[in-house]
Amino acid sequence: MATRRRKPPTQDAIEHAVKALDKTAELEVQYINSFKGRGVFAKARFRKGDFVVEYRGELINSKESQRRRRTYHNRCAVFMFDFYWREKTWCVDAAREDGSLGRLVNDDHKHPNCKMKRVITEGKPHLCLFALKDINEGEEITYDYGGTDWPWRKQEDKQSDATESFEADIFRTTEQTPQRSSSFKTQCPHDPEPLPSMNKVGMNPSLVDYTDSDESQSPSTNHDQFNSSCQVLFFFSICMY
Ligand SMILES: C[S@@+](CC[C@H](N)C(=O)[O-])C[C@H]1O[C@@H](n2cnc3c(N)ncnc32)[C@H](O)[C@@H]1O
Repeated sequence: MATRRRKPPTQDAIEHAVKALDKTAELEVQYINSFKGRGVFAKARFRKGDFVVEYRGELINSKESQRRRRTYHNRCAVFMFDFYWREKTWCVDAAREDGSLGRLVNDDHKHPNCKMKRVITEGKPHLCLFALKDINEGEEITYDYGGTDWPWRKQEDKQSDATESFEADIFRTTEQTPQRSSSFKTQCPHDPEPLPSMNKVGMNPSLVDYTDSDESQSPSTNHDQFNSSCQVLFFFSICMY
């Protein structure tokens, strides 16, 4: 029996990016817990190298990104993904709850199953997640947000130190996590009033450019050669309570 040829991952990413489409037959959102909130899970198997999902949002320049950071509450600013491209800083602002899946993918700096890469099409960069390994049905989609001092990572470290007290610790930390702070005033894209600015956490994982003409290249194969030349600054703003 003839096997169907797999679409080149970059081409797959470009097709989804251009149409602003998610793989809703293969991915779903699930509520995990009050600490992590929602996450994105595989409903089907992905193979290593596959395009999984785009981190979709509004592409804005650095000046506009800084302006928004001054007004957004942390629970929204955490959805701003800043990166370098063509010697400038750009930002994909995914703060708006638009139903897209990429914005809901959680961080895993120890065992991520995806990696964020730039895909360039029609002269614009798109931030796309590609599978670092085979991903089975039911697995949570994750990538390394970069940086070192995300508050939830400290909590995870505590978990491995003291497993028995984990539930209590989660509850206490949950109270301090920006998105859990329902009693705070919030400034998000749809909110009317400005709020004070938040702390920033700088991160700089490398992203890789793939363009319309790179379709034959697997994202995982030419990653290293691009790493040295494509340094990308990725930082979300978060609040440290
Ligand atoms: C880009 S959002 C991801 C979607 C988010 N979980 C939600 O429900 O909206 C980033 C936020 O998710 C949470 N988060 C991401 N990765 C996490 C992790 N590994 N552990 C706990 N919380 C995490 C943090 O609250 C963070 O501010």
